Amino acid sequence: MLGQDRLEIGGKSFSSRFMIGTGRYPNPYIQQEAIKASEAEILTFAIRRVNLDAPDEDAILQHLDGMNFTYLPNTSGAKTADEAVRIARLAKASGISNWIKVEISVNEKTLLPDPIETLKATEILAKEGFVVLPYTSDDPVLCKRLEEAGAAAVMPGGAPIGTGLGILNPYNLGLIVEEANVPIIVDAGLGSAMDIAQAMELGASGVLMNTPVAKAKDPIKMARAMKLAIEAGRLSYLAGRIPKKKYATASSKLENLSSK
Ligand SMILES: CC(=O)[C@@H](O)[C@H](O)COP(=O)(O)O
Repeated sequence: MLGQDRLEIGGKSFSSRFMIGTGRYPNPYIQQEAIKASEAEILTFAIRRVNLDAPDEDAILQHLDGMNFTYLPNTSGAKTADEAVRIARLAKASGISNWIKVEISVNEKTLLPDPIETLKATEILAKEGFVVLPYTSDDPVLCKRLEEAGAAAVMPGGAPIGTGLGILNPYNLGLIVEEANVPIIVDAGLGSAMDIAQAMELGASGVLMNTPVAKAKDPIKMARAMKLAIEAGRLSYLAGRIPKKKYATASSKLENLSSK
């Protein structure tokens, strides 16, 4: 039923709307099985964790060999636009990907994205032909500016990375989706299948997550739960929910009950 409903980004078409992170799993076996269970087609990882001299032999990517992914390397660890641009160019030059998740944070406590540096880096990298997916705060104006700067998709955070707090500002996320002409991917801070379904019901085109899967008691089961939540939320969004009302409406007609 969802077969024709595909996610299009940067000239590629995906049947899955799940982007999954590769870090923080208990071991490589569970990482691999969880990623398989997620049926994600887009994989993200920090470039600073990859051996750029021999990306094919890298420990993170090696045991995922044979699985057909689009790689979305990220610039985590960058504190400025210049650093993010340099990291992205290195990843491209080493043949990993010309897709890049711009992730720039200065504040170690919140890891919240720096909006000004993120916009700068997005502008530069989009002009250089990268497929740029910036991780950003959930500000509708900024998300629009990133789209105008050439982002192939925009990725507002639900909450700070790794917190599992869910979508802190559903109102903003609704506005962002309403205004967008590129896919909106909710990235970071999600905790459970409920958060994922909510993001999709608000009209997000997809979800990126790492911690809620990797740190779950059973990451493989959780990866499957998240996949199903994405599909359920997407179907619910497409089907159109009923409007909320203050008072009851009977499910069957009551008019003639008193005369019988
Ligand atoms: C792996 C990655 O890209 C993370 O930085 C991302 O933002 C996911 O956040 P969570 O770990 O909260 O899912």
